[in-house]
Amino acid sequence: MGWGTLTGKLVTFEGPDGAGKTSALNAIVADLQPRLGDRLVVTREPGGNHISEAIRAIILDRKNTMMDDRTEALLYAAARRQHIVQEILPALQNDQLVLCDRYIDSSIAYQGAGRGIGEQAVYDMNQFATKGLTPDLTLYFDVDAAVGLQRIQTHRQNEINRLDVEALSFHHKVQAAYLRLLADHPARIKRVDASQPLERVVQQALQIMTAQLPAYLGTEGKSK
Ligand SMILES: Nc1ncnc2c1ncn2[C@@H]1O[C@H](COP(=O)(O)OP(=O)(O)OP(=O)(O)O)[C@@H](O)[C@H]1O
Ligand SMILES: Cc1cn([C@H]2C[C@H](O)[C@@H](COP(=O)(O)O)O2)c(=O)[nH]c1=O
Repeated sequence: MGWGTLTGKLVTFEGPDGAGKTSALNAIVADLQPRLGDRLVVTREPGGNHISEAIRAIILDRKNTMMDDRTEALLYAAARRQHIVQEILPALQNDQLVLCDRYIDSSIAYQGAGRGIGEQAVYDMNQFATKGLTPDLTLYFDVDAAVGLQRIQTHRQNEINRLDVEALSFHHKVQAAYLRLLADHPARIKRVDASQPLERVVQQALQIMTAQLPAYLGTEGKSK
Protein backbone atom coordinates (compact mmCIF):
# COMPACT_ATOMS: atom_id res chain seq x y z
CA MET A 1 0.00 0.00 0.00
CA GLY A 2 1.04 3.62 -0.32
CA TRP A 3 2.10 6.08 -2.99
CA GLY A 4 5.42 7.32 -1.59
CA THR A 5 5.99 10.89 -0.45
CA LEU A 6 3.12 13.22 -1.27
CA THR A 7 3.63 16.85 -0.29
CA GLY A 8 0.24 18.13 -1.50
CA LYS A 9 -3.05 17.85 0.36
CA LEU A 10 -6.35 16.21 -0.57
CA VAL A 11 -9.57 17.73 0.77
CA THR A 12 -12.83 16.00 -0.06
CA PHE A 13 -16.39 17.35 0.10
CA GLU A 14 -19.05 14.85 1.15
CA GLY A 15 -22.72 14.78 2.03
CA PRO A 16 -26.20 13.84 0.87
CA ASP A 17 -27.50 14.98 -2.52
CA GLY A 18 -28.40 18.67 -2.43
CA ALA A 19 -26.39 19.38 0.73
CA GLY A 20 -24.73 22.30 -1.05
CA LYS A 21 -21.23 20.83 -1.55
CA THR A 22 -20.79 22.11 -5.08
CA SER A 23 -22.17 25.57 -4.25
CA ALA A 24 -19.84 25.84 -1.25
CA LEU A 25 -16.89 24.49 -3.24
CA ASN A 26 -17.36 27.16 -5.90
CA ALA A 27 -17.40 29.91 -3.26
CA ILE A 28 -14.36 28.43 -1.49
CA VAL A 29 -12.43 28.33 -4.77
CA ALA A 30 -13.29 32.00 -5.39
CA ASP A 31 -11.87 32.78 -1.94
CA LEU A 32 -8.70 30.67 -2.24
CA GLN A 33 -7.78 31.18 -5.89
CA PRO A 34 -6.23 34.65 -5.49
CA ARG A 35 -3.96 33.31 -2.72
CA LEU A 36 -3.09 29.90 -4.13
CA GLY A 37 -3.21 30.40 -7.89
CA ASP A 38 -2.16 27.21 -9.69
CA ARG A 39 -1.41 25.43 -6.39
CA LEU A 40 -5.20 24.89 -6.24
CA VAL A 41 -6.73 21.95 -8.13
CA VAL A 42 -10.52 21.53 -8.22
CA THR A 43 -12.09 18.30 -9.35
CA ARG A 44 -15.00 15.94 -8.80
CA GLU A 45 -16.03 12.29 -8.62
CA PRO A 46 -17.12 10.49 -10.57
CA GLY A 47 -15.27 12.47 -13.22
CA GLY A 48 -12.33 14.83 -13.47
CA ASN A 49 -10.92 13.49 -16.74
CA HIS A 50 -12.19 12.17 -20.07
CA ILE A 51 -12.39 8.49 -19.08
CA SER A 52 -13.94 9.05 -15.65
CA GLU A 53 -16.45 11.56 -17.06
CA ALA A 54 -17.49 8.92 -19.62
CA ILE A 55 -18.01 6.42 -16.78
CA ARG A 56 -19.97 9.12 -14.90
CA ALA A 57 -22.33 9.54 -17.83
CA ILE A 58 -23.10 5.79 -17.82
CA ILE A 59 -23.60 5.58 -14.05
CA LEU A 60 -25.84 8.63 -13.72
CA ASP A 61 -27.93 8.12 -16.88
CA ARG A 62 -31.54 7.73 -15.69
CA LYS A 63 -32.16 5.34 -18.61
CA ASN A 64 -29.79 2.76 -17.05
CA THR A 65 -32.43 1.31 -14.75
CA MET A 66 -31.02 -2.22 -15.28
CA MET A 67 -27.65 -1.45 -13.66
CA ASP A 68 -26.68 -4.04 -11.05
CA ASP A 69 -25.64 -2.65 -7.63
CA ARG A 70 -22.18 -4.23 -7.75
CA THR A 71 -21.67 -3.06 -11.31
CA GLU A 72 -22.45 0.43 -10.05
CA ALA A 73 -19.93 0.08 -7.19
CA LEU A 74 -17.25 -1.19 -9.58
CA LEU A 75 -17.86 1.65 -12.04
CA TYR A 76 -17.47 4.26 -9.29
CA ALA A 77 -14.24 2.55 -8.20
CA ALA A 78 -12.96 2.39 -11.80
CA ALA A 79 -13.69 6.09 -12.32
CA ARG A 80 -11.91 6.80 -9.01
CA ARG A 81 -8.82 4.79 -10.00
CA GLN A 82 -8.44 6.66 -13.28
CA HIS A 83 -9.05 9.97 -11.52
CA ILE A 84 -6.35 9.25 -8.92
CA VAL A 85 -3.76 8.18 -11.48
CA GLN A 86 -4.44 10.95 -13.96
CA GLU A 87 -5.33 13.95 -11.77
CA ILE A 88 -5.06 13.55 -8.00
CA LEU A 89 -1.70 11.81 -7.65
CA PRO A 90 0.27 14.14 -9.97
CA ALA A 91 -1.18 17.14 -8.09
CA LEU A 92 -0.26 15.70 -4.69
CA GLN A 93 3.25 14.92 -5.93
CA ASN A 94 3.46 18.53 -7.10
CA ASP A 95 2.62 20.06 -3.68
CA GLN A 96 -0.85 21.19 -4.80
CA LEU A 97 -4.06 21.46 -2.79
CA VAL A 98 -6.72 19.23 -4.34
CA LEU A 99 -10.37 20.01 -3.57
CA CYS A 100 -12.48 17.06 -4.67
CA ASP A 101 -16.30 17.01 -4.78
CA ARG A 102 -16.93 13.47 -3.38
CA TYR A 103 -14.51 10.54 -2.98
CA ILE A 104 -14.44 7.09 -1.30
CA ASP A 105 -16.85 8.02 1.54
CA SER A 106 -19.56 8.47 -1.11
CA SER A 107 -19.06 4.85 -2.21
CA ILE A 108 -19.22 3.59 1.38
CA ALA A 109 -22.41 5.58 2.04
CA TYR A 110 -24.25 5.12 -1.29
CA GLN A 111 -23.16 1.67 -2.46
CA GLY A 112 -22.19 0.19 0.92
CA ALA A 113 -25.22 1.37 2.90
CA GLY A 114 -27.71 2.76 0.36
CA ARG A 115 -27.51 -0.25 -1.98
CA GLY A 116 -26.86 -2.64 0.92
CA ILE A 117 -23.63 -4.14 -0.45
CA GLY A 118 -21.97 -3.57 2.93
CA GLU A 119 -19.83 -0.67 4.08
CA GLN A 120 -16.75 -2.82 4.86
CA ALA A 121 -17.04 -4.69 1.55
CA VAL A 122 -17.15 -1.45 -0.42
CA TYR A 123 -14.27 0.01 1.60
CA ASP A 124 -12.20 -3.14 0.94
CA MET A 125 -13.02 -3.14 -2.76
CA ASN A 126 -11.94 0.48 -3.01
CA GLN A 127 -8.54 -0.26 -1.49
CA PHE A 128 -7.69 -1.95 -4.80
CA ALA A 129 -8.61 1.28 -6.61
CA THR A 130 -7.05 3.79 -4.22
CA LYS A 131 -4.05 1.82 -2.89
CA GLY A 132 -4.93 3.43 0.43
CA LEU A 133 -4.96 7.04 -0.76
CA THR A 134 -6.99 8.72 2.01
CA PRO A 135 -8.01 12.40 2.16
CA ASP A 136 -6.08 14.65 4.53
CA LEU A 137 -9.38 16.34 5.39
CA THR A 138 -13.00 15.62 4.60
CA LEU A 139 -15.75 18.21 5.04
CA TYR A 140 -19.10 16.57 5.73
CA PHE A 141 -21.98 18.83 4.69
CA ASP A 142 -24.60 17.82 7.19
CA VAL A 143 -28.19 18.31 6.14
CA ASP A 144 -31.23 16.08 6.41
CA ALA A 145 -31.58 13.96 3.27
CA ALA A 146 -35.12 15.20 2.68
CA VAL A 147 -33.99 18.85 2.83
CA GLY A 148 -31.24 18.16 0.28
CA LEU A 149 -33.63 16.42 -2.10
CA GLN A 150 -36.12 19.27 -1.73
CA ARG A 151 -33.40 21.78 -2.68
CA ILE A 152 -32.69 19.78 -5.84
CA GLN A 153 -36.41 19.59 -6.70
CA THR A 154 -36.83 23.33 -6.16
CA HIS A 155 -33.65 24.70 -7.76
CA ARG A 156 -32.00 22.03 -9.91
CA GLN A 157 -34.79 20.27 -11.83
CA ASN A 158 -32.65 20.21 -15.01
CA GLU A 159 -29.89 18.12 -13.34
CA ILE A 160 -31.62 15.21 -11.64
CA ASN A 161 -29.60 11.97 -11.97
CA ARG A 162 -30.26 8.24 -11.48
CA LEU A 163 -29.26 8.38 -7.79
CA ASP A 164 -31.30 11.51 -7.03
CA VAL A 165 -34.54 9.71 -7.99
CA GLU A 166 -34.01 6.84 -5.51
CA ALA A 167 -36.58 6.53 -2.68
CA LEU A 168 -36.21 8.70 0.42
CA SER A 169 -35.46 5.51 2.41
CA PHE A 170 -32.33 5.00 0.24
CA HIS A 171 -31.17 8.56 0.97
CA HIS A 172 -31.80 8.09 4.70
CA LYS A 173 -29.56 4.99 4.68
CA VAL A 174 -26.89 7.05 2.91
CA GLN A 175 -27.19 9.83 5.50
CA ALA A 176 -26.99 7.36 8.41
CA ALA A 177 -23.82 5.83 6.95
CA TYR A 178 -22.24 9.27 6.58
CA LEU A 179 -23.01 10.00 10.24
CA ARG A 180 -21.31 6.71 11.21
CA LEU A 181 -18.24 7.69 9.16
CA LEU A 182 -18.21 11.09 10.88
CA ALA A 183 -18.29 9.42 14.31
CA ASP A 184 -15.66 6.82 13.35
CA HIS A 185 -13.12 9.24 11.82
CA PRO A 186 -13.18 12.39 13.96
CA ALA A 187 -9.62 13.42 13.05
CA ARG A 188 -10.24 13.32 9.29
CA ILE A 189 -13.94 14.13 8.85
CA LYS A 190 -15.23 17.49 10.10
CA ARG A 191 -18.89 18.48 10.19
CA VAL A 192 -20.19 21.58 8.43
CA ASP A 193 -23.74 22.61 9.33
CA ALA A 194 -25.17 22.68 5.81
CA SER A 195 -28.66 23.67 6.96
CA GLN A 196 -27.40 27.25 7.39
CA PRO A 197 -27.58 29.90 4.66
CA LEU A 198 -24.87 29.31 2.04
CA GLU A 199 -22.65 32.23 3.18
CA ARG A 200 -22.48 30.77 6.70
CA VAL A 201 -21.76 27.30 5.32
CA VAL A 202 -18.87 28.66 3.27
CA GLN A 203 -17.53 30.63 6.25
CA GLN A 204 -17.59 27.54 8.48
CA ALA A 205 -15.96 25.34 5.83
CA LEU A 206 -13.16 27.88 5.30
CA GLN A 207 -12.57 28.15 9.05
CA ILE A 208 -12.19 24.38 9.32
CA MET A 209 -9.86 24.22 6.32
CA THR A 210 -7.68 27.01 7.71
CA ALA A 211 -7.46 25.34 11.11
CA GLN A 212 -6.69 21.89 9.66
CA LEU A 213 -4.29 22.94 6.89
CA PRO A 214 -2.31 25.83 8.35
CA ALA A 215 0.65 25.33 6.00
CA TYR A 216 -1.60 26.03 3.01
CA LEU A 217 -4.26 28.33 4.35
CA GLY A 218 -3.06 29.87 7.61
CA THR A 219 -0.49 32.60 8.10
CA GLU A 220 2.24 30.36 6.63
CA GLY A 221 0.21 30.02 3.40
CA LYS A 222 -0.23 33.77 2.99
CA SER A 223 3.50 34.36 2.53
CA LYS A 224 3.81 31.81 -0.30
N1 LIG B 1 -27.11 26.46 2.25
C1 LIG B 1 -28.05 26.41 1.30
N2 LIG B 1 -29.31 26.78 1.56
C2 LIG B 1 -30.28 26.70 0.61
N3 LIG B 1 -30.09 26.24 -0.65
C3 LIG B 1 -28.84 25.84 -0.97
C4 LIG B 1 -27.76 25.90 -0.02
N4 LIG B 1 -26.66 25.43 -0.62
C5 LIG B 1 -27.01 25.09 -1.86
N5 LIG B 1 -28.32 25.34 -2.09
C6 LIG B 1 -29.08 25.09 -3.32
O1 LIG B 1 -29.39 23.69 -3.31
C7 LIG B 1 -29.19 23.13 -4.61
C8 LIG B 1 -28.20 21.99 -4.50
O2 LIG B 1 -26.94 22.55 -4.19
P1 LIG B 1 -25.60 21.88 -4.71
O3 LIG B 1 -25.73 21.48 -6.15
O4 LIG B 1 -24.49 22.77 -4.33
O5 LIG B 1 -25.60 20.58 -3.79
P2 LIG B 1 -24.66 19.30 -3.85
O6 LIG B 1 -24.41 18.92 -2.45
O7 LIG B 1 -23.46 19.56 -4.71
O8 LIG B 1 -25.63 18.25 -4.53
P3 LIG B 1 -25.30 16.92 -5.37
O9 LIG B 1 -24.42 16.07 -4.52
O10 LIG B 1 -26.62 16.30 -5.58
O11 LIG B 1 -24.63 17.36 -6.64
C9 LIG B 1 -28.71 24.25 -5.51
O12 LIG B 1 -29.78 24.70 -6.29
C10 LIG B 1 -28.24 25.33 -4.56
O13 LIG B 1 -28.51 26.64 -5.07
C1 LIG C 1 -18.42 9.41 -5.98
C2 LIG C 1 -19.74 8.72 -5.79
C3 LIG C 1 -20.93 9.35 -6.06
N1 LIG C 1 -22.10 8.71 -5.88
C4 LIG C 1 -23.35 9.40 -6.22
C5 LIG C 1 -23.69 10.59 -5.39
C6 LIG C 1 -24.49 11.46 -6.33
O1 LIG C 1 -25.84 11.04 -6.26
C7 LIG C 1 -23.93 11.11 -7.70
C8 LIG C 1 -22.93 12.13 -8.19
O2 LIG C 1 -23.60 13.28 -8.51
P1 LIG C 1 -23.10 14.73 -7.99
O3 LIG C 1 -24.14 15.65 -8.51
O4 LIG C 1 -21.77 14.96 -8.62
O5 LIG C 1 -23.03 14.70 -6.51
O6 LIG C 1 -23.25 9.86 -7.55
C9 LIG C 1 -22.13 7.41 -5.44
O7 LIG C 1 -23.21 6.82 -5.32
N2 LIG C 1 -20.96 6.77 -5.16
C10 LIG C 1 -19.76 7.37 -5.32
O8 LIG C 1 -18.69 6.74 -5.06
